Amino acid sequence: MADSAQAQTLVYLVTGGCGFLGEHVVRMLLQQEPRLRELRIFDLHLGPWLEELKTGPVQVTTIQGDVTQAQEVAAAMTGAHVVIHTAGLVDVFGRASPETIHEVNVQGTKNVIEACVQTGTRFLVYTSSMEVVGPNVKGHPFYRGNEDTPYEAVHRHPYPCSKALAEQLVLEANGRKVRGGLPLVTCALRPTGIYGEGHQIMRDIYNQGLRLGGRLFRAIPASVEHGRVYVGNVAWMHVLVARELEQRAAVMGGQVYFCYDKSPYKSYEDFNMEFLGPCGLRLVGTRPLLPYWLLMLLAALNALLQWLLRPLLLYAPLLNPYTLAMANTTFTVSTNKAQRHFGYKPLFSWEESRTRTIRWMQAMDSSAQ
Ligand SMILES: NC(=O)C1=CN([C@@H]2O[C@H](COP(=O)(O)OP(=O)(O)OC[C@H]3O[C@@H](n4cnc5c(N)ncnc54)[C@H](O)[C@@H]3O)[C@@H](O)[C@H]2O)C=CC1
Ligand SMILES: CC(C)[C@@H](O)CC[C@@H](C)[C@H]1CC[C@H]2[C@@H]3[C@H](O)CC4=CC(=O)CC[C@]4(C)[C@H]3CC[C@]12C
Repeated sequence: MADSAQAQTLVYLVTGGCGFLGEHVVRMLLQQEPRLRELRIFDLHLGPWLEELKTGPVQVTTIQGDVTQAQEVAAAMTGAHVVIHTAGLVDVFGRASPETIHEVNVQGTKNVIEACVQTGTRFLVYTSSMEVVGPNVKGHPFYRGNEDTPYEAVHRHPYPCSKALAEQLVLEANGRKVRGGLPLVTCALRPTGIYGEGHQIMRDIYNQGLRLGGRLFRAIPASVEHGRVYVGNVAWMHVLVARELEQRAAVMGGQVYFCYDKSPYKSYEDFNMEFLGPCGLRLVGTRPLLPYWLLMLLAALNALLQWLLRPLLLYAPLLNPYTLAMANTTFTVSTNKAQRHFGYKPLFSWEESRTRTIRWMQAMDSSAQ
């Protein structure tokens, strides 16, 4: 818990505070923000773990709400100094309709911005995504790029389109006058593929490997690099940005920052094996076992099956045309903009990030048995 030496005066609102990233942001705030008086956790689905947070010196207020409902957002925002907006529909598997993705990710973000203006909340940190940049529909690689690297950010999938539009709205809102006449200060953080304790996709891939007798079959060339970042470091960057935004408004306001740490550049599959290997899984093949055209055919068949079965059941496998293209396109960042602008350094080393993730997976495995 935070040191109580400093005056506890601030009220923070975290939307999506029960999600994979949101939970880490909530816990990091309680540990690292000594000025916190009240922490409001706003989410569509509240988790049972929240109760344990209510025993500390910080007032933890849980709010079951929907960011698509403007009045619910405004009510939760009233009196807050800072809002960290992580709530979103993270769907590249066809589970939700394009309309729903847009409603949550874009309209929800509009509601957060308008609630800031209406209630006088001055500091907004938005969880954007690498996908705002790429990989683009043309499959152009983004190799060790930064926030200023030229890149043709062209998207068709509902998820990246919604994240790009939401980010634009957040950045454009920087400087708007909020209730009381002072300017709104906004900032957007762009994580690459987040991993760590609570990562549902990692769980799904692990369970897929167990079903295949402890084996996973390589589908992506090892040479395709995919940027990854540890969830604890992403949470830490959110906390740091929220803390520095007032003092460094002129530098940070309206800016975007990639989230990064020392996680190695590897293919998506090889990176996952850093955690799945110690849990007993094996990646078969030093190069893809199937030709890319066959993988594309299988991905297209999955998409067709999803469409045919939709009236009966939700069929949403990991492999679809979008995820195959994503995994098969190099996208890595190399930047120090966050360090230059607000002194960010990863809180967790690669070794710590790896160890914590492995321990989580092993605990998950033993509890499942
Ligand atoms: N997981 C990843 O690799 C990356 C995630 N991001 C972004 O980080 C943010 C968090 O993502 P994750 O934690 O991975 O997803 P998640 O699905 O685990 O968490 C999202 C949270 O938002 C909540 N939520 C969804 N719709 C809501 C609504 N209408 N009203 C209120 N709450 C709602 C969910 O209940 C959930 O708790 C998202 O904005 C996502 O776009 C960005 C880059 C990478
Ligand atoms: C089936 C195989 C081809 C397998 O390798 C597919 C992996 C696939 C599920 C992931 C590959 C790349 C991931 C995405 C990437 O990390 C960027 C993301 C950013 C976000 O904002 C949300 C998550 C994601 C879209 C992430 C989702 C999983 C992958 C597509």
